[in-house]
Amino acid sequence: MHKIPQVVTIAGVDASGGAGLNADLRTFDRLGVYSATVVTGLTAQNTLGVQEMLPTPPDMIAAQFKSIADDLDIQAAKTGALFDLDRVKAVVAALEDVDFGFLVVDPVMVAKGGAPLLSADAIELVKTALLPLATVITPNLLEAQTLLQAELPTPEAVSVGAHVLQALGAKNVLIKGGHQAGPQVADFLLLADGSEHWYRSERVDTVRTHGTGDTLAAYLTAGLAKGQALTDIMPAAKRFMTAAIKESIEVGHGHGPLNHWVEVSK
Ligand SMILES: Nc1ncnc2c1ncn2[C@@H]1O[C@H](COP(=O)(O)OP(=O)(O)OP(=O)(O)O)[C@@H](O)[C@H]1O
Ligand SMILES: Cc1ncc(CO)c(N)n1
Repeated sequence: MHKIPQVVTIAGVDASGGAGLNADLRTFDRLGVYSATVVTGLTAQNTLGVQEMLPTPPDMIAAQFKSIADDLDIQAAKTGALFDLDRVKAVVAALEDVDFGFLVVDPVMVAKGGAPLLSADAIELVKTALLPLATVITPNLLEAQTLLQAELPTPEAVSVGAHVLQALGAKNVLIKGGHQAGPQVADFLLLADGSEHWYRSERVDTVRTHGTGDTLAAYLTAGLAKGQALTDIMPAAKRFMTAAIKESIEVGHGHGPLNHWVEVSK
C-alpha cells in the first residue's frame, strides 16, 4: 500500500467549478495529496456571480466531521466559505473536537462578483473562535481590513495589521495582495517566530481570477500536510498562481477560473 498525505477541505461547492472546494480539490490533486470534504453549503454560482446559496444544516456538518475523524488520518485542514453564524459555530465546535493537524483558515467573505459568503454577524466569531485555532490565516486585503476594522493602505500598515491578527491567536498570518492596485501583487507573510516575508510578483492584467484565494490557501494546506515550511511552500505557490492566472482557460464569461493544469517552470 502507498502512503499519501490526507487533508480535508471544509468549504462550499461552486456549481461552476472554479472556486470553493472545487478549486481546493483540483489543487490537492495536482500536489498529490488525498482530500476529504466537509461541505458547508451549496452555491449556485458561475463566473458572473452567485445566484443561490444553500448552507448545510449544522448537524450534517458535525456528521461529516465525525465520518472523517472516525476513519481517516488527516494531517491538515482548510476552511473556506462558512456562510453564517450557525455554520461557523458548527465548524468551530467540530474542529475543537477532532485532531486534523495543521489548520489553514481562509476567512472567505465575499465572492469576486461581490456576493457575501459570510454574514456580518459571523465575523466576530471567526475572529474570536476560529482564528485562534489557525496554523495560518489567509485573508485577502479586504478581509484583513474587515477583521481589523482598519484600513491597510501601505506595506507598513499591512505588517502592523498582520501583527494584530497574530495577537488575536493565529500562529502565522498571510495577507494576500491580489486586491492591491499597481503593477505588482504583494503577499505578506508573518511567521510565528516574528519574521516577515514579502512575496512580490507581476500583476497579470485580467479579471479571470475566480478562486485565486482558495487555490493559494489549498496549496499551503497541501504543503503543510507534506511537512513543508511555509517559507518553502510560498515561492512555489506564487510561481504556480502567476502561471495559472496567466495561461487562462476559456471557461465562462466573467471572472474565469484558473488553469490548474498549467506547467510551471522552476
Ligand atoms: N491579477 C493577478 N495577477 C497575479 N497574481 C494575482 C492576481 N490576483 C491575485 N493574485 C495572487 O493570487 C493569490 C490570491 O490572492 P487574492 O488576493 O486574489 O485572494 P482572494 O481575494 O482571497 O481570492 P478569491 O476571493 O477570488 O478566492 C495571491 O498570491 C495573489 O498575489
Ligand atoms: C463556494 C465558494 N467558496 C469560496 C469562494 C471565493 O473564491 C467562492 N466564490 N465560492
